[in-house]
Amino acid sequence: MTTTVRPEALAALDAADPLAAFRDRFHLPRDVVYLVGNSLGALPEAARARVAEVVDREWGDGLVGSWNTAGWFDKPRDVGELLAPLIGAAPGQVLVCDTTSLNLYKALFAALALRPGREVVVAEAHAFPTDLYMIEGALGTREGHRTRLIGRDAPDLASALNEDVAVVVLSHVDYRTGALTDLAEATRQARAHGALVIWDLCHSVGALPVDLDAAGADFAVGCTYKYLNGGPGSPAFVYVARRHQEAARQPLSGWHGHRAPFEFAVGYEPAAGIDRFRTSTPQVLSYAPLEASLGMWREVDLGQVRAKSLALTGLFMDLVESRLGAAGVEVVTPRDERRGSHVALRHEHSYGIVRALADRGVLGDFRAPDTMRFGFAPLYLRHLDVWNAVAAMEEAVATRAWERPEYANRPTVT
Ligand SMILES: Cc1ncc(COP(=O)(O)O)c(C=O)c1O
Ligand SMILES: Nc1c(O)cccc1C(=O)C[C@H](N)C(=O)O
Repeated sequence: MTTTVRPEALAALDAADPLAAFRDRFHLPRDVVYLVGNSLGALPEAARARVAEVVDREWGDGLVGSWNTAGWFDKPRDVGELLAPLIGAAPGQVLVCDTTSLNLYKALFAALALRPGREVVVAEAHAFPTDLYMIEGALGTREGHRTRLIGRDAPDLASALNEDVAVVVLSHVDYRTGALTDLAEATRQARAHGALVIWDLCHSVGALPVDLDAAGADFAVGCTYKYLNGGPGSPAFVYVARRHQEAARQPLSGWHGHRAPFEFAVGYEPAAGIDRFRTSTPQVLSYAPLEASLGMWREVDLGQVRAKSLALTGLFMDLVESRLGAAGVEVVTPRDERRGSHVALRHEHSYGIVRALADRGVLGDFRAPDTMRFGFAPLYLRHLDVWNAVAAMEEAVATRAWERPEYANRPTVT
């Protein structure tokens, strides 16, 4: 079937796409097919004006008064409320602040304290490494606590759960393969054993509907610079289910998480509710592009995002298999619907292929040792982009473009 795909048919799909109009709301360099929105989302046009407003009017004219008049102090909470519907969270449970790594650390400490007498943290061997590193750092300070790894040649979640497990840290979408874990089912399994779950939503927020409240989730963290287009280094989010908030204590007890920061009292007393997960001064300028993007996301139907994401990733996998399978390009991402919005391919010359594609205007990325990743952000990509990307890959592979000597040098960030 896939070999009969014609570009004219794909153009017709693009013309009928209910999300098509969003593409014009992004700045996309001419002649570039941008397939790295799963790492750094594209620039929403509205972000420029919002950045200028924050710099010129709020900072330039408003000066220090903007902490009150422009709502700077309340950014973590207010932007958290803008993001909350995208992860199925009722108000009062999401903050946008700090980074994913820091929020994971805070959530982990809080969760461990909610499960005294249990000493095991279950984590995935294939998690994004910062999650494992932060767990290692956090557990290093606690006698007796240890990590039990699951997945990749280790037991799965069900067989790793028992009465010793305090916390389970899971990625909703695997950063490497794009595999999607059933959030509701894994949460249910962990809760049945009395464990708490911390979800890393970095690769699912903005890529598919997420429903934390409905799943009875405990904690979640994630970044906003991928599918949410918040810009490089935009602040991350943390979700704490309301039922845990009163008892939850996080370790980074900075003054913005204090009950009354401007009383300048000597002892730390946590703020009520989710605000106790704040640490210190919000990175005000970094919220600006994210606010503009989240304003746009309020108009987006996540069901349409999911449908288009499955269509684009499915088309890409079909075309790669039919046109490049024989040349040794292997699709790693699950073919059924248990996938997020990026596709991973394997080839012995993956790095060179990614570099050669970039020289042909198709941007993807490489993850050692041999994986190429291509992210399909449904708000600004078209079916025809998929076609063009595969055509460029066919040409690069047919000409063994990876043999160019300049591709032997790798930059620091891949
Ligand atoms: C799954 C996952 N978790 C965490 C991170 C890192 O978070 P940060 O560097 O923003 O703390 C990333 C991406 O960098 C990621 O893909
Ligand atoms: N956060 C990143 C960074 O600080 C530098 C370069 C890339 C990133 C990324 O976001 C990579 C991404 N999380 C990944 O899945 O590989």
